[in-house]
Amino acid sequence: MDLSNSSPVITDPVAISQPLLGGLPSNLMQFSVMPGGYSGSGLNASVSRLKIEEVLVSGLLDAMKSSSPRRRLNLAFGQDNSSDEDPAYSAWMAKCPSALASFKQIVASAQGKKIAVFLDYDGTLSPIVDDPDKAVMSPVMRAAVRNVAKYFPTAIVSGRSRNKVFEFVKLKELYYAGSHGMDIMASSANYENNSEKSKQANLFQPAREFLPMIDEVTKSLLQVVSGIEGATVENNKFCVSVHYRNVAEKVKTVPFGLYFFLFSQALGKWTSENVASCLQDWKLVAGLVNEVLEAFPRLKVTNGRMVLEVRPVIDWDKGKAVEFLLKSLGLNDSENVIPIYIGDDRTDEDAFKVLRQRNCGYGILVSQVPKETQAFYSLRDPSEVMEFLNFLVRWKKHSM
Ligand SMILES: O=P(O)(O)OC[C@H]1O[C@H](O[C@H]2O[C@H](CO)[C@@H](O)[C@H](O)[C@H]2O)[C@H](O)[C@@H](O)[C@@H]1O
Repeated sequence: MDLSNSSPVITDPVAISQPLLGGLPSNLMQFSVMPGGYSGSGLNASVSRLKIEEVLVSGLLDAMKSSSPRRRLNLAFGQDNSSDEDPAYSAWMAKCPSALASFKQIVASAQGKKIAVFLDYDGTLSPIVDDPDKAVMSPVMRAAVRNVAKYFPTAIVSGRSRNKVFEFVKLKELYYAGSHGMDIMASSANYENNSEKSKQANLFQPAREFLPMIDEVTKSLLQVVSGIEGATVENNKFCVSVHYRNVAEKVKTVPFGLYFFLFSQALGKWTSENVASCLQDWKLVAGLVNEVLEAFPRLKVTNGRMVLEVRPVIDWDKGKAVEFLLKSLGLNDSENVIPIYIGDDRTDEDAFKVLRQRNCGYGILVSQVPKETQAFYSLRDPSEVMEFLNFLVRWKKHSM
């Protein structure tokens, strides 16, 4: 299948006028931020730039806090098991039931139809760990995914770069969409020894023109967060992650050098009070990322699991990637194809939403805490994801 002539969905002019707002709570979405200044329907035009910066930083900070619940870990899968006794979790489960407990209903609706499986990577196939480079997939999980792919078309849809997620998963028989769906290899045959030309023909990269900009912003982000202990930057090809999992939420003692660095950076823009209030590390990360993005109006920031994700403002996300893959793999017949998408992150909500809107298939959210979601079902952690995948394979074998 030659994808080279597919028209890439590029710049969305409406979205372009709203950089930096992706991760903000909805009450802040009324404000639009323009490259050369600020305007907003809900804001008095005379309000100072400084005030709005404070709003942006604290909005991003709130999003960072709310998306980062700290929970106990269990040894097997790096997840906690405390939700059993939590009444709020039980109430949420009534709305978003376990996909394991509901397995019979799920497969009953798939009788005589084709199931397609879409899997997020981090937090879904591998446990969340402190070091993103160590988020390996266990051999048993790999075997489960390999088996699923024997019976159902299976794709990985990840925020990681496509190459990096392939290095973790290592299964040539799957389809891969990296960079939150902005880098799609729609033919599994391309992980074999095929020519560069045929690989290119099967690639779909709607944000290709942003590559130089992503490299540039990566350099700036690396520079600004280098003074913050624990903060790291990961270039995911068409997007960049700024990790704050290992950053203290609040600074306990402030090294004079850091204070001086901040003050000199902010001189002329922020007052010493603002600098002092920024001496909370998470707030500092949010503030510095926002600062950097001022020079990149065609990039926006969204918030994942203790990560700020900087990406092009284009009308493309994991949901669009799922639609694209269904179409290009000949699975677009919503009467006869049941897509199942399993993911744990806010970016996976775009895919859950698409399945809801198509009124076909199921989103399954992996979560140990109640979350607002467009998913139909839930699983608690990667160990349950593996169990669900094994159930699917067993059911398919028996029904053949
Ligand atoms: O779409 P995904 O495959 O879920 O990728 C989303 C981000 O995942 C990774 O970060 C997350 O997992 C890390 C390893 O467990 C963890 O340390 C980090 O706090 C999480 O946010 C990845 O490193 C990011 O680049 C992805 O954007």
